[in-house]
Amino acid sequence: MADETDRDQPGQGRLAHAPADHPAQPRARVGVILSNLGTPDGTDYWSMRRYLSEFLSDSRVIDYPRWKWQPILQGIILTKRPFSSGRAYASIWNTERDESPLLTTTREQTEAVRAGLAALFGDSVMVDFCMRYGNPSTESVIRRMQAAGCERIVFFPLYPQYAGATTATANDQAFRALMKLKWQPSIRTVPAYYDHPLYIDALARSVEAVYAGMERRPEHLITSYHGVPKRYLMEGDPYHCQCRKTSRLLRDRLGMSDDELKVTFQSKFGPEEWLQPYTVEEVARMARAGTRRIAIMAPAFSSDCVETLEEINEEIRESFLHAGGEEFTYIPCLNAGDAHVAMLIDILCRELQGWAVPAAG
Ligand SMILES: C=CC1=C(C)c2cc3[nH]c(cc4nc(cc5[nH]c(cc1n2)c(C)c5CCC(=O)O)C(CCC(=O)O)=C4C)c(C)c3C=C
Ligand SMILES: [Fe+2]
Ligand SMILES: [Fe+2]
Repeated sequence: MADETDRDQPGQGRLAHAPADHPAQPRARVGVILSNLGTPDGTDYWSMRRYLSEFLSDSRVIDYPRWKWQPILQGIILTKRPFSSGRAYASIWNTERDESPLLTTTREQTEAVRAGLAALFGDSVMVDFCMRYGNPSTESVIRRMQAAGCERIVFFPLYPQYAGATTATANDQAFRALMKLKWQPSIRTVPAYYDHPLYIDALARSVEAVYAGMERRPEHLITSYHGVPKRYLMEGDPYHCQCRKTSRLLRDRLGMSDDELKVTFQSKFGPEEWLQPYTVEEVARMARAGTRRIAIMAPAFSSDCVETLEEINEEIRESFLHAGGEEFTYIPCLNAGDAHVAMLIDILCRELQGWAVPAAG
């Protein structure tokens, strides 16, 4: 019976010869997993209900005691919300592939990162993506990587700003998956990158590209972040501070004043106070006060999704125009653009140090 492994040095493994009484061992590789939030399988009631139930049962997202929250969620919220959210998703659905734009874009980002890392490390690095809620699940991807020989995994939650409701729950799910494995891979989780120079530069360039094609510059640029309950900030979640820092760095990089670049928070859910000002109210207030042209971007989202394409570009646009605004310009997320992919690869190269060996030549 084989009693030792010769595949434990990064980049030095080789295909194993498995005797009959021993499980086959593939060559050692390093896995990279891009983790995004999630997505329903369809826009119908049951797909939406399944997705929202998983999402909104996560105590990192909504932290009320289970006994109090589950009856409200299952008995009230999940009778109505799947219909309204289903309509919102239907209005932005990628009908060609029958999937949400978030899924399409996350796949494109993964393919681009895979190609970039293959050029640097050859096939010793395996790249894939998972979703915290819905499919492909975190566990399924970790299991697939382990079966393919990944003894080390770099786990990258695609959230520029850390939040318990996003980064931490993505990591929790990865560690939950590891709990079930006989042979647990080593894991590195990638920290938030809210102040990374390439991230700030990519955001700035996306603004400059849109402004360059405009006849008249917007009076204000709104950076709209997904909100969280204000209580989370008071309890120590750094999300609010990291959002403000991203916007300050972007403002400096673009040479804008405090008045020209504003910070707002969107997507309020439930009766609690969330981070303020609320985007939907702020743009209406600005229009009523005489602002006619705004541009708006969503730096907390690595991909366009229902929260940007529907909430910002439909609901919040309507709020601004209805209150007297005239020109509303939505600046898309970084998505699978070159600058974004280069930034992701730069961060991954840092995190892969000591684990992945550059390919010869
Ligand atoms: C109810 C509590 C929620 C908290 C807290 C929350 C935090 C949070 N979310 C994102 C990023 C995304 N959220 C998305 C959708 C979405 N978010 C909530 C609720 C909370 N989010 C709901 C109910 C939904 C579903 C849509 C809806 O019914 O309104 C998405 C889009 C997913 C997609 O497939 O398009 C993203 C991305 C962040 C960054 C964040 C806190 C920092
Ligand atoms: Fe959300
Ligand atoms: Fe929303």
